[in-house]
Amino acid sequence: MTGRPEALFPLFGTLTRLDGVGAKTAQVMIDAGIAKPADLLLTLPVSGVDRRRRGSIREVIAPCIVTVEVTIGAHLPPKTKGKPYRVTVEDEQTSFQLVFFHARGDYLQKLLPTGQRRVVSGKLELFDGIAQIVHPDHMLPPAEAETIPAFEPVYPLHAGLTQKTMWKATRSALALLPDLPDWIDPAQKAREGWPDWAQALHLAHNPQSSVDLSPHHPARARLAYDELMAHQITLALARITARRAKGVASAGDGHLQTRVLADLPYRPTGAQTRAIAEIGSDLAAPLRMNRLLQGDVGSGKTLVAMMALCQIVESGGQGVMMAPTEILARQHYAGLEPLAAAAGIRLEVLTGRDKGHDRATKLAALAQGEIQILVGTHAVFQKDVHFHDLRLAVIDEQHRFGVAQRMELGAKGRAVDVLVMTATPIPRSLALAQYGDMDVSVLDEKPPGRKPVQTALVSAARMDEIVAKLRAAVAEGRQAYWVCPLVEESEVVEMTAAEDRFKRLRAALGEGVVGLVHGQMPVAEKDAAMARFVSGETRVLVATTVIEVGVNVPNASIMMIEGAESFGLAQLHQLRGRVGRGAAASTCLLIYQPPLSQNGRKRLEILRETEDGFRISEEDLMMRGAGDVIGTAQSGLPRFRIADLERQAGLMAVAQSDARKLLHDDPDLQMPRGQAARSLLWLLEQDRGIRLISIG
Ligand SMILES: Nc1ncnc2c1ncn2[C@@H]1O[C@H](COP(=O)(O)OP(=O)(O)OP(=O)(O)O)[C@@H](O)[C@H]1O
Repeated sequence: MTGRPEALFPLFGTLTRLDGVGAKTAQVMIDAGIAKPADLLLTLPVSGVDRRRRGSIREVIAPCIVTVEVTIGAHLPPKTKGKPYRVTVEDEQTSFQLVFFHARGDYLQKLLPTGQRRVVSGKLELFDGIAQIVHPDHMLPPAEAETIPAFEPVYPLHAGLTQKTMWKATRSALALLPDLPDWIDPAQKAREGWPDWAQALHLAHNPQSSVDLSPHHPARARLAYDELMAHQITLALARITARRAKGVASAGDGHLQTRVLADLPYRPTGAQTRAIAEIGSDLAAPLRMNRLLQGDVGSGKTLVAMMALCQIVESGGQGVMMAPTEILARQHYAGLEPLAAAAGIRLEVLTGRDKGHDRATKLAALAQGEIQILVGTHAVFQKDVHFHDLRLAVIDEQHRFGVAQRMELGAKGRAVDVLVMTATPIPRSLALAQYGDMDVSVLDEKPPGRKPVQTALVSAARMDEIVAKLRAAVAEGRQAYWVCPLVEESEVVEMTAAEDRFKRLRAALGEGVVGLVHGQMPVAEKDAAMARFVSGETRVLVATTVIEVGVNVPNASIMMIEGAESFGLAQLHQLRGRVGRGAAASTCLLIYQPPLSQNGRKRLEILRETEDGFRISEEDLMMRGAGDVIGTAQSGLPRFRIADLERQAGLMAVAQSDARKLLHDDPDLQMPRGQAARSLLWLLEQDRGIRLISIG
């Protein structure tokens, strides 16, 4: 049932069966990620060349691609070595030259016999006042020139491949296309005016003008939708599989939650209350929860997590909260501790630092069920850590976990409810791509009374002034972060810059006033430097972006970001979110290295205009592209071949609801449309999804 449908076999065959593809070319294609005819078909042209036939080169303005029929004139071999071979040709109105470097005369004589007619196409240029085409792309007798398309698609190229090879191979791959039943809902297809799948591929590979290359062209939109749909079906299958696993319902009776709420010096926001209710009903259901809590910086995720943990404890279960770093684990612990105390819950922290007797005692208490909530790093999931009755795992900042890893976690089958928290607001289309297998709760409202952070742009050329202001602020008892420029390629360079800035600020502000943390430091040293800043011993903390995520020092009210132009907007927003948490008015200084491009200035100004993380991330996506917004490599965000998450953002949401509906009506993909969807999964290599069907 889960084998690959026979109709698809030709598309999964070897590349060498395609025109113009020998063993060598096939290997080059494989190295470029094109392993089979299907991959070739999914590699769409990125642009096109106008090769409409002209009467004369006079009809165009050089430099530009031109296609004309000519009569071959005189051959002019090079007089001195190193000069090119020239062939004079004549079109309807004028003459020009074809130019060849390192060419053999006898070969060219044969190819372009004087007096014969040829259709030539290539880039026309003026050189010393003479019109010429260097190495034309096409030179064919008029009878064969029909093969030159009026608009020639241009494929993304890898070393060793030529447009001609790609063109020819793609044509013969198109000839292999089977006629498949459609996986798209017929009503939707009709509404959008989308062609059939095979027809869409034909159209996409044979654009007639640049309009046909637009992501909004029906053929392209359909193919993008197919890709998103395949991905969403896999996510939906993962969601179903993950949810199936739980047995215990943890309804709770609310008595611990009431104690926590009664002890709060504030009232939960509407968004917090909503999220708490959504999570609460998931926990109370017998299906496993797989939910994302998305909340902007400082939106109060800790309370929401605590309320969920309380509900679990009320039902007699245990909960765990996991953070990516030691610092953050301890900080979560510090944040949860007063709430747990109010409820009378026993909360402990466990990290890699716990060793020997302490660790053994904690593990024993955990296994007994005496510790009700455990906070820690990934150490909490080590082999020797046994819970008495673990029911909820709260995982903070899981950007570094992709869908695949989450699915593996699910497959391992600890039937615990999972709540993933992220402080990075990401645009909806990206959230769907990355977390489409999860349900989502959003904290889109900040606690009242937060003072806006004054944000300003200033040139690094005014460094002396900046440092003088910082000195004055420190004298007033304020604390400041100083974030050093982001150097993507090298943590070492980044560290050197941070050390350098540290020394300069220390010289300017005095011994003992400035601290330093960076990613290359041993954990203990980093923790110690953080602790000195938290306690107020040091007033200025020079840091690389290690502080980006989650650090909470209420007294810090100044954020200096050096090389602000090197950061993503969402990242700057996160960094700025580190201040503005206390009573004092806060400042964020975005220090840029002049000259700042117009676009660069526009980006940074968005931060000055708004503190709404979602708006900032949408703008960021528009300006930079999906991969950059969250860093594709570590994000687990799938790489789409056709779909463009910026320009086709709307399709993602439709694909998700369509995929969920398809599986709701036909969970095992048995019905005709479901069967068709299996082909889609095969075609788009969502084999993971296919395996999940077989589990079901
Ligand atoms: N409803 C509320 N009203 C007032 N203050 C609140 C409210 N909810 C939370 N807070 C306070 O806001 C601060 C930030 O909350 P919390 O640390 O939970 O934010 P967060 O969402 O985890 O943000 P980040 O990801 O930036 O750490 C805390 O000091 C918390 O006590």
